Amino acid sequence: MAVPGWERAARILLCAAGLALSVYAFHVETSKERDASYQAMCDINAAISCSRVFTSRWGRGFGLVAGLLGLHSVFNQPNSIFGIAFYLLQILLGFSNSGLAAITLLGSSVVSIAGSLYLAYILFFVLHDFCVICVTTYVLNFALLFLNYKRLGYLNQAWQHHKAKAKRK
Ligand SMILES: C/C(=C\C[C@@]12O[C@]1(C)C(=O)c1ccccc1C2=O)CCC[C@H](C)CCC[C@H](C)CCCC(C)C
Repeated sequence: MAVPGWERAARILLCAAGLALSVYAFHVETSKERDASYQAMCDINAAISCSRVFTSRWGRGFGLVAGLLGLHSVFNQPNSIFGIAFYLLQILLGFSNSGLAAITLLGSSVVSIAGSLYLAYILFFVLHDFCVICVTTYVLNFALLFLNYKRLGYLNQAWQHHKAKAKRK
């Protein structure tokens, strides 16, 4: 086994948490859009409000898709949809031992870090808000980056081992 068991367990836990938070964010955003008086659990006060963040212009397509591809583009989805796709990809490819899967995992993870830094900037410096769900997903994304970086090392080790064994024969 090239990838240790704790890596798989940690990946499933992190992605399950990410999926749950993304599904919840999607629920809050759509509920608030339907009914402005909807009170979300993560709306603590005016400065700690998640629904204000999710329904802001940066809550869909990262606030970028509408300008690039148009308001009605199929890619102009709530950010939480991108989160769901990302965590599903991280779980599914996590079961593979292939090098290509490991590179795809690390690549998409680096993109998610860029997304997290951008969203954190919008959250703190543009919206002046503190969204507990958002900040938790940034932490999960950094933890996933660590796992995906470690994974390349494990696969490389297994490959070196395999080569050394083939040479001895
Ligand atoms: C719930 C979540 C992030 C929270 C939040 O996005 C929310 C909901 C939002 O509305 C928002 C508004 C304004 C400022 C900050 C925020 C956020 O903080 C999950 C995304 C996680 C991550 C940033 C996903 C990045 C995915 C990449 C684009 C890679 C995709 C690769 C694959 C799909 C192939």
